[in-house]
Amino acid sequence: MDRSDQGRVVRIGTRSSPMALAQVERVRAELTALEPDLVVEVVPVTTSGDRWPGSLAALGGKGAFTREVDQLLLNREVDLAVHCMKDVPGDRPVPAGTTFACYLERDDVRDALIHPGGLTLDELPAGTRIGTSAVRRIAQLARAYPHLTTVPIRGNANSRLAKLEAGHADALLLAYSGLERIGETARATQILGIDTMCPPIGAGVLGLQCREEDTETVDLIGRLGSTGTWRETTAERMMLHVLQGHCNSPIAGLATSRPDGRLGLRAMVFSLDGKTTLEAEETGSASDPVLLGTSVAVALLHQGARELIDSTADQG
Ligand SMILES: NCc1[nH]cc(CCC(=O)O)c1CC(=O)O
Repeated sequence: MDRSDQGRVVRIGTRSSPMALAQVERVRAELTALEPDLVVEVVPVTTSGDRWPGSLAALGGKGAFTREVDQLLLNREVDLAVHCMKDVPGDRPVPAGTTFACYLERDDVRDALIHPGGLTLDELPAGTRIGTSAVRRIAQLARAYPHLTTVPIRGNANSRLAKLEAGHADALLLAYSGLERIGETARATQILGIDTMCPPIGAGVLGLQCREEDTETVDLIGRLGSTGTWRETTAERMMLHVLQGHCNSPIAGLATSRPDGRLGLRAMVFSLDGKTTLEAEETGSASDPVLLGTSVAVALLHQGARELIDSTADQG
């Protein structure tokens, strides 16, 4: 971490989308609340995932949204990278020498329906085209609303809203937390319950990644973050790691910090057509989220999750 005559300087690497830049402003606010003299510099980068209009699988998966930001960190061009944890691959380790030093307090984990006519999912007529490329959303829509159609749509949330207006789809599914970050919650016509649309692993969680040897930055951002979110994200990501879920895996799951102090984890694996759903739900000690994530993954594997995940690898 550098210093200027005003004080310590923290350089933050991020994607350059409006949502990502809004996320960094939250980090800036939380850091300067800790250290008012801290100078925060933002280094935006457009990732291959932002540029590529096609399927993420062709780019090697979700790493397409994180690779270039990670490189800024590894090149020591930034001190800190901010990632949406739902975009951080679960089937490969974080780049050697880096660590997620904290997860900020979790935002809303639910998906929202955006329909210009204000209809809910139950009211949409057969054949309505819902814009999403997320296999998790496609599978759950096929399961509960087989009369609705999905059409692929890529790009950041703002560009998807523009594509909706341009008629590329009749409705959209977007993360409500994403709409909150870009100030577009008024566009949501329905917030879907987690029983209708189970969230992705790491939904609503912002992870702050830095170089392990940069103990000054590790210590600083370690003062942010939420223990509950760390436990929930750790359980979810361990489950994803054991399943070796890839970007095209129709895997959903949510860990919850329960009132009794224990940690709950519910996870699902779907066939793309939604006709097969595997589900496991367990509770465990909040002090051992790794064990809980592993146990739920094993329960899913016993139900045939490996074969189901591998069968979807080249679809979607
Ligand atoms: N790559 C899509 C993506 N990655 C992170 C978010 C924001 C929501 C979150 O942080 O979970 C979104 C938008 C969406 O899914 O609608």
